[in-house]
Amino acid sequence: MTSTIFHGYNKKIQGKIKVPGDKSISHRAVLLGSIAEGKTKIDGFLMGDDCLHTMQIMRQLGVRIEKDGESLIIEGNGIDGLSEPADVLDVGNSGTAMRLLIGLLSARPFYSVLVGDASIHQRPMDRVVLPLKEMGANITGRADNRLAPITVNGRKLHGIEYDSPVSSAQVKSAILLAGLQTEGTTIVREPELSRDHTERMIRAFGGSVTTEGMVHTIVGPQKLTGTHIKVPGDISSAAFFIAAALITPGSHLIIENVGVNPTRTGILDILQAMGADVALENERLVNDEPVSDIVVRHSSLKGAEIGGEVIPRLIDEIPILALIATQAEGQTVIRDASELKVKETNRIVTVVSQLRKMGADIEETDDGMIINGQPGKPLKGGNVNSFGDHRIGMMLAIASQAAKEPVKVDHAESIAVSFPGFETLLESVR
Ligand SMILES: O=C(O)C1=C[C@@H](OP(=O)(O)O)[C@@H](O)[C@H](O)C1
Ligand SMILES: C=C(OP(=O)(O)O)C(=O)O
Repeated sequence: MTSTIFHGYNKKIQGKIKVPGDKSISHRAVLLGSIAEGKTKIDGFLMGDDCLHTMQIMRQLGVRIEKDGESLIIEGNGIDGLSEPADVLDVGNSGTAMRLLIGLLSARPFYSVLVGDASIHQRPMDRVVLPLKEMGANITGRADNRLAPITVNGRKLHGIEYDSPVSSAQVKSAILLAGLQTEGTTIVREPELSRDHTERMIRAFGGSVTTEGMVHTIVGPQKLTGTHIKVPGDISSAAFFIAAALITPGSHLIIENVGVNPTRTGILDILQAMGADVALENERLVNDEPVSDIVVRHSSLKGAEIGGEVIPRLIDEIPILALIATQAEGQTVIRDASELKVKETNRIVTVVSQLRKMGADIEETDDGMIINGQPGKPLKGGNVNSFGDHRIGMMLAIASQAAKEPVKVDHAESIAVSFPGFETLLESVR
């Protein structure tokens, strides 16, 4: 275990930075590049632990993937170019890798076993196993096929119409990746719109998915063609730096080249409602994905009500939003966020317990949390724990901006799951 000490009380945040590539887009780029025909070049690929696991797995499935300077080059041989792996496929800490790969492999004519770390082996896989079984897939797992290790005996599937009970891009994407390989029409309906990177990227590779409202339709089988993907910076990573600047007097930060797909920018909508001085500049489209620079200045904030359709658009930003809310005037209520219980940790429990340890007025609810902000009152430093959850680790590191004493974060090594270089970048703007 690595413990890291963060000490930044009131150190203003200044400068112009870039954050590493978007994790969701990087996973999809390497998956789709691997099943496309011809060469795919990926610039800005996130070299974080999660995406490196996906890349390694595609190599185990027989795909040639090489680093060329800052780029990844994939020599795709089409979907039939994948071959049975000689060993188990290890997704590490990545739910996205596990769930998208179950979908992709369920229609491949070979046997694979997917494993991960202790956290992954506790996270629900039935949400993808059930719809894929409806498509005819042969998938087994621990605990009545709910948990990993998961075994996939790939075979020919048939299209389905599926009403997903959760707004999950991982569920939607697993079904679309199976549907892409399946004769006929596959339809997924979700309660609220989740991130749509899979749909956009299938189109960037020359394929077709249509979306009307919350209904996504794919007609298979489809062939994809290699392309050039430029991965923008990850807004979920940028959020930690936006938070640091917002809560620290005198701060002014520019974050260049961040993905601002509307299915991901719930954090910006809520921050603006809280009174934050956050603006987008230089907006453009890259591979059908909106990209922008983000300019943020220290702001006096007020509490907000956060729930409903915005939740899937900011699900990974709730830990850092909770910290921001401790520094805002009044009450912040987060509801409809039960999905937090099945992330790398139960993020309702870990956020509330660790921020409370630092002196925040925060309590758990059934589907979220309530925070009574105490702007002007410093948090307490001391020893806190990420419990191996990268987003909790980074939230606690940023909390050191508002804590008088140093903050020692246990299991800080988990930060590399999504944000290699986080500590160095933070030092560079303090
Ligand atoms: O599809 C993706 O890339 C992701 C979808 C979200 O999970 P769910 O699909 O479980 O909501 C998100 O929390 C995760 O970090 C990445
Ligand atoms: C939940 C996350 O990722 P995953 O589901 O891919 O493990 C995350 O990055 O916050």
